Amino acid sequence: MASEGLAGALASVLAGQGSSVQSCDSAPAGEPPAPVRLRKNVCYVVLAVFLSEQDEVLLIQEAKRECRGSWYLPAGRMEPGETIVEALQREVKEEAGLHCEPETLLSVEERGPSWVRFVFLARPTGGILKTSKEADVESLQAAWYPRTSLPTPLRAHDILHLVELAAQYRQQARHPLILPQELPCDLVCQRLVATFTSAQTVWVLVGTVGMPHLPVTACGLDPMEQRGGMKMAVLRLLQECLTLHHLVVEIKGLLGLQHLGRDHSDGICLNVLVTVAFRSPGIQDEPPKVRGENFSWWKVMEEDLQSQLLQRLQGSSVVPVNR
Ligand SMILES: CC(C)=CCC/C(C)=C/CC/C(C)=C/CC/C(C)=C/COP(=O)(O)OP(=O)(O)O
Ligand SMILES: [Mg+2]
Repeated sequence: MASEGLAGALASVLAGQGSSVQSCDSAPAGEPPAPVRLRKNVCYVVLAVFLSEQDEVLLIQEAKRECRGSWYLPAGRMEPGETIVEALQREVKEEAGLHCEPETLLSVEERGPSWVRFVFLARPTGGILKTSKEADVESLQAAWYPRTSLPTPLRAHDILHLVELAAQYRQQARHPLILPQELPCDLVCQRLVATFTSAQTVWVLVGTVGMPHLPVTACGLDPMEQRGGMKMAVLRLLQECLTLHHLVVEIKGLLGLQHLGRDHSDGICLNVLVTVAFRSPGIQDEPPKVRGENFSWWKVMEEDLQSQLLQRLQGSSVVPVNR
């Protein structure tokens, strides 16, 4: 029964869906983390990459004093009460004049859990491209440019990497289409699909307090967790049950993203694929010993789940984080 529940939860996360967060298995020491609130203790940014069939990129010319006249991808801060997709559509409309639909999440970048940017590949669905006649506080105009010949000055060069990521995705999609799932969450947290692989067998770490479940780690908003970035919360949870000094932990990327944005539910849950391996070479058939009672390894016996996991691991078929 427990294994059936776990198999369902894992299947749902692998399908990019996930489920609401009931409780956290690891949290920073001290006070429980305060609920996150946009504009108060977190800032989320959305950004869209549009690539036309002619290999052109949609850029906007910034109107803000500090970067006026420079070019950038349509992007901006999310407002309270919006879903991630609504924020993306609003920013694209305000800055470029176009209606759009996101195709897939392309990348998530963070500078600590309080600053998170969601990067989408998107397609226009209507509207009229903003010209310099419609210049306002949101932007001066929008225009399509050949991908290999972008205008200058750019507001920042970080977009070159994002445009490249979009072009690569168009050429060969490394991961399935992934869109945010509208599920409430009070914190910035991560649900781990932490795997240990030997030959063709995969084990997944599970939380055992209550019904067995994929473990969730809460990110703190204090200065130490800010500096450490979101990887710190992953390592904290693993540190609580494994002896890390003889292990190599790699965060492969995202299988999904959960957020609601309504009813003061401004938290996010990133469903993250993680690998745990022994540092020393040699064949280790069994996963590393778990300390304490709160976690254990689950050997994935369901053939379909096992092959999905192996395929996602071998192909790095995940949305990159901070890359
Ligand atoms: C925000 C995160 C996690 C990463 C930023 C990645 C970097 C370093 C970008 C280069 C520098 C840069 C352009 C920083 C601006 C980040 C920011 C606050 C964007 C908000 O978008 P705006 O376009 O300024 O907001 P509005 O459109 O809402 O005015
Ligand atoms: Mg902007």
